Amino acid sequence: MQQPTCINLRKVTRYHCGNVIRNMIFSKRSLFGIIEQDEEQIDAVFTLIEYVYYFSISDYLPWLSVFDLDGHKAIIKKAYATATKHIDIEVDHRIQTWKDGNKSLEEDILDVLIMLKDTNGNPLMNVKEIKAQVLEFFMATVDNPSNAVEWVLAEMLNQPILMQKAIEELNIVVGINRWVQESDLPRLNYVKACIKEAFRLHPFMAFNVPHVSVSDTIVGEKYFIPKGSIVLLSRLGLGRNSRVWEDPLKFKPERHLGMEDGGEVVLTDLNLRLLSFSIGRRGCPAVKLGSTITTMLLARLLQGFTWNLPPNSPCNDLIESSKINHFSTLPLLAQAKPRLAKVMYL
Ligand code: HEM
Repeated sequence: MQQPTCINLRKVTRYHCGNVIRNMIFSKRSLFGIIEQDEEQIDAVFTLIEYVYYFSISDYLPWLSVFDLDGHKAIIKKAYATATKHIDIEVDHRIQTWKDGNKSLEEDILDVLIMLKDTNGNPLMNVKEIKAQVLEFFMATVDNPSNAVEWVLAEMLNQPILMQKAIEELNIVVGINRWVQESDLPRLNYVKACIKEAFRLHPFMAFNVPHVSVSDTIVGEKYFIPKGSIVLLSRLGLGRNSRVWEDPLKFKPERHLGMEDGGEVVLTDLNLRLLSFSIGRRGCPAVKLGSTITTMLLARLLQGFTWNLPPNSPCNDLIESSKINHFSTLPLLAQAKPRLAKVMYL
């Protein structure tokens, strides 16, 4: 009998998210046609994301930046070159295609960005801005969904009853003769509750992206925030707050069921008891897209495969990294066995 394959779920989830956003922007899942290079690009995007959050002395004393005392500049430069190399080639090529009149239909995000016009009918964004926007889309798409799905599966492998409940829901809503579709998502409330619980307990980063206040502000009638302050919102501080959440350190998806009007679970929390997509002017503009990418990924992994821990691992060490992000230190490894008929995977 064939042994189940052991899968590195961190790689699978990260590279899948890369493929999704590549497809949406460029209408192709691979920029290189070589898997290793696509993966290298996504690894470089993750390095860039990580360094958004690192403390650097030159953020406070900019004249020190030439010395690159902490070595961050060199690392970021290298990662930036890898992350953008093929993005830049694709963007240049597509702009030329439009200029040459070889394209007349907007078919993906890149076409839309190129064709955006200001009120005078001139291009809204220059080439540099389009390239920067494309990179931002990559950075915004790959981190939260992949991290949440890896953590949900890790928690499920330690508490198989949770996986069983999610699979029962998938069996009822979707069945086993077709793949889960986006139109099923409103009814996959348990699956979404698992993701929301991962956002609460295991956010991708401890803090949101740093912001600077542009004017003196008073928050909650008693906290004065002077202009120019660096403001960090603690995702952990909210998500694990025992005054807000009962049993805050326990992974308990049920706590999110039946909380919203109409009973449909959504991954945001408008009452800000957890920070998934944040809120306000700098909140995520892609709540629907981010929710869809994350839920589809988890639902398909659960629908398509039976997951088990590799032999000799009685449970996962859900060890959080002592580094800046909150991944478990080691990538999640699990054995996958197809659970649908062979024909479904062709
Ligand atoms: C589960 C998936 C996602 C989560 C949890 C998420 C979460 C967030 C959060 C918390 C912020 C605010 C960061 C801050 O404090 O400045 C943000 C900003 C942003 N997100 Fe998302 N995001 C997700 C997916 C996406 C996707 C798929 C896109 C687009 C392709 C996207 C585009 C953006 C952009 C452009 C911003 C910056 C908004 C601004 O500063 O004006 N996000 N996201």
